[in-house]
Amino acid sequence: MGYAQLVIGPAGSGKSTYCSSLYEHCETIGRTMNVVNLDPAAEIFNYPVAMDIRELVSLEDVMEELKLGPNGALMYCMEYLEDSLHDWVDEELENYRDDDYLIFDCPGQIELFTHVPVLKNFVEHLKQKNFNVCVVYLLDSQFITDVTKFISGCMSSLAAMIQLELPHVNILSKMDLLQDKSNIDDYLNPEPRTLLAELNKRMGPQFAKLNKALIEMVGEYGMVNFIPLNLRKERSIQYVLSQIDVCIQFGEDADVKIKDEDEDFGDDGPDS
Ligand SMILES: Nc1nc2c(ncn2[C@@H]2O[C@H](COP(=O)(O)OP(=O)(O)OP(=O)(O)O)[C@@H](O)[C@H]2O)c(=O)[nH]1
Repeated sequence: MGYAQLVIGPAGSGKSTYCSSLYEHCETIGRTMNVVNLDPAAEIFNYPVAMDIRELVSLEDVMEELKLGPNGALMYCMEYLEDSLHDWVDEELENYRDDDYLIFDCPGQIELFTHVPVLKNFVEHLKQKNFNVCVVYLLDSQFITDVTKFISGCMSSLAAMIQLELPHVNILSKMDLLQDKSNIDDYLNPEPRTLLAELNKRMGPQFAKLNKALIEMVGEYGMVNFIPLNLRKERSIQYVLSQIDVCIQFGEDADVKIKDEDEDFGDDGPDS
């Protein structure tokens, strides 16, 4: 059994930084992580790249040869990846076997995890290869400074949950940049009534019904809860990793230890 995280989220939400920080954290604690680059446009890496889509296809080449713009070329690259599941991907995965842990750093184009089936087929393939996979969805903490942005972030996370049908961990990234943490709890475990009141304040009365329906959906799914992540705090990284480990059932023996660690957080919470 292998283990994998599919790291997704809007452009600039901090996916690559999360991957490199997690890699460094694991180095420190003596755990092996293998970070895979699935972004054909990526150029600079702060982690050793275990598998790199650019060895298969690069955005620059596609744009030049097929005369496509950056978005069209990205979709072409990702579909090329999908067509290569049984050759290039399988050959690369041959290097990883039982108990290996892969983190897939994905591109930020939201269509990839909302309606285009490429990532869905990619994770299905990983599952067939005996990987336990979970989605790690990153949302920039700046989104919670504005309720409308927060709801739109929730909706795109929900779309990914529905499309990918995988265990799903939502993370509020860049917590070190959040100045005012006073109303953070309203967003980490959203109380539907508070969110609705905020939303109604921001939008005209003609949107009241729509707002209600949106908030009911967020509440009904109950899954759109976020874990704050402050990469400047090892403790915060450790907590996020332990939650993901539980999600993908990483290490039977580790289970007991993780539970102990959770209890240790007490009122202090995982972050801030
Ligand atoms: N202060 C702070 N900055 C961060 C953090 N995470 C990411 N950043 C910054 O946010 C910017 C975007 O981060 P990336 O990790 O490249 O984001 P990404 O989601 O991989 O971006 P795309 O690949 O373009 O979708 C960079 O300038 C990072 O240095 C964080 O936790 N704290």
